[in-house]
Amino acid sequence: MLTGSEMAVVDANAEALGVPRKQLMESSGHSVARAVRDHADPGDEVVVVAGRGNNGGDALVAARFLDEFALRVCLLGRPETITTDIARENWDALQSADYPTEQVGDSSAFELGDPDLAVDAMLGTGISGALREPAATAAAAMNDSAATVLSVDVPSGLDCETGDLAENAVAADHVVTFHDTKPGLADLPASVTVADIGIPDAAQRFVERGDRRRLSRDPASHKGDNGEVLVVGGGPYTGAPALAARAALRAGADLVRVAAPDTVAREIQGYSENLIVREYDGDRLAPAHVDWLADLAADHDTLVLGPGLGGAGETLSAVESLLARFDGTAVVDADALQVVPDVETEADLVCTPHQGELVGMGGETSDDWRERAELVEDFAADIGQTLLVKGAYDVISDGERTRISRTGNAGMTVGGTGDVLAGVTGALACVLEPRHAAALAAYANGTAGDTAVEEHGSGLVATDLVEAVPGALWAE
Ligand SMILES: NC(=O)C1=CN([C@@H]2O[C@H](COP(=O)(O)OP(=O)(O)OC[C@H]3O[C@@H](n4cnc5c(N)ncnc54)[C@H](O)[C@@H]3O)[C@@H](O)[C@H]2O)[C@@H](O)CC1
Ligand SMILES: [K+]
Repeated sequence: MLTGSEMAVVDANAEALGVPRKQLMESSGHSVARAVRDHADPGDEVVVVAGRGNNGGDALVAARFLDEFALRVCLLGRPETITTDIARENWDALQSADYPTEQVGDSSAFELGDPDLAVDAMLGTGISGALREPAATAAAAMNDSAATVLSVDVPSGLDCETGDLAENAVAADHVVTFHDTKPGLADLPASVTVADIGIPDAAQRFVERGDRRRLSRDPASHKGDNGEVLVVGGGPYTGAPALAARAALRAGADLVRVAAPDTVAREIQGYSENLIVREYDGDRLAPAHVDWLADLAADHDTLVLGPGLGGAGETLSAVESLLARFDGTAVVDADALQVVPDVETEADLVCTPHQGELVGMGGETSDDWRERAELVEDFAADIGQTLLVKGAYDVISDGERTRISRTGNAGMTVGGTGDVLAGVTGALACVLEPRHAAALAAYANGTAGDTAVEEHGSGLVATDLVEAVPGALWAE
């Protein structure tokens, strides 16, 4: 089942894979026409009521397949205000080919007539809330008429995020929906057909550009609304926590703090004035620091745990106690991964091992990415956490749903790129579900690497990735 916004991601991914939306609209329109033929006889009067979005566009395509009926096509609104080029091109085609089209300026101009079948293509997955005019009047006319009502994708007035049906929604007899069913369709007193419109499985399996649509920033948001990340790292190493923290800022987090031993805190701060560094006594993380860290962590949206911490026994037992007291989302990387299989925690973990670390955690891997995907899914289910297993093909799984990210290149085997990935994941997990954050982070980190390799070839370094993260997430 796919919500309207999930459908938009899949649709954009299909486009990224070379199947443009206009082609999908052609398939959709064809399947609408087939459904019309299932419910009407040649010569019957069929009225197509099209809105100005792509839902309307599907029905404008369908009209070209309906020559055997007495057809009328009503557009709700002026053709200049059709919202997409592809829908407008299909409207123009009907004009050129002399189809019987009408434009409805406002609700008083709408006449349904007495058709045998009405096609409701007013609004689809792009809407929420009750129907506005003139769609409201047209819906009431369809509901009052004796016509069979066939809705395109969803009955107009179904909220495709929540599945709620507006009070003034179209009461459909039949629905032909595309690619997958949508929330709310199962509860309707209508027959629902799911039409395959040629979206490749890859549009859902692979993380592609369309996944970036999950990121939206509220223009009215305040400092902190877009995420506060705490990186717990450093001690034996200083670069790793700084890379993770800088990457988190570049991935859109509002505030990023690094908690580090006082022996290295100044050095970490020295890498960037954008970071806030909080220090604790000593030269590495130890159980004595956990009380203080647990309080600090509770004030953050996500925790990035591991970069540069080292694998000393007392550090790992501190990591374990910290996770036991944390109930937000924590990205766990590097040496800290070792504690994951045994830890008792309320937190949602996103673990970012490479294949060697995965095996160290007790998981299995394979050279074949399809097989690896299955093994990672099983292991994620075993530990009840989200895994992002790094490789030429990154595998992301929450134990039930598994995605693959194919971006990146061999230049990225340089040190520090994993810290960048952990930081990006931490930032995205402030605003997205863990599995979506991990998938998009893998995509963005790899894309940043692909940008960096263009300029620097195999001489790329992790800081090049940090600079390229914004382009990977937001550039056109
Ligand atoms: N996602 C996909 O893969 C595909 C989608 N297609 C079609 O595209 C549709 C989605 O198209 P769009 O995103 O253009 O959106 P819609 O066609 O669902 O409608 C969007 C328009 O409705 C207006 N609107 C929003 N809320 C309203 C309300 N409460 N009352 C009245 N008007 C309102 C908006 O201003 C917008 O112009 C799908 O339902 C499907 O029919 C197909 O073309 C094929 C592929
Ligand atoms: K519709």
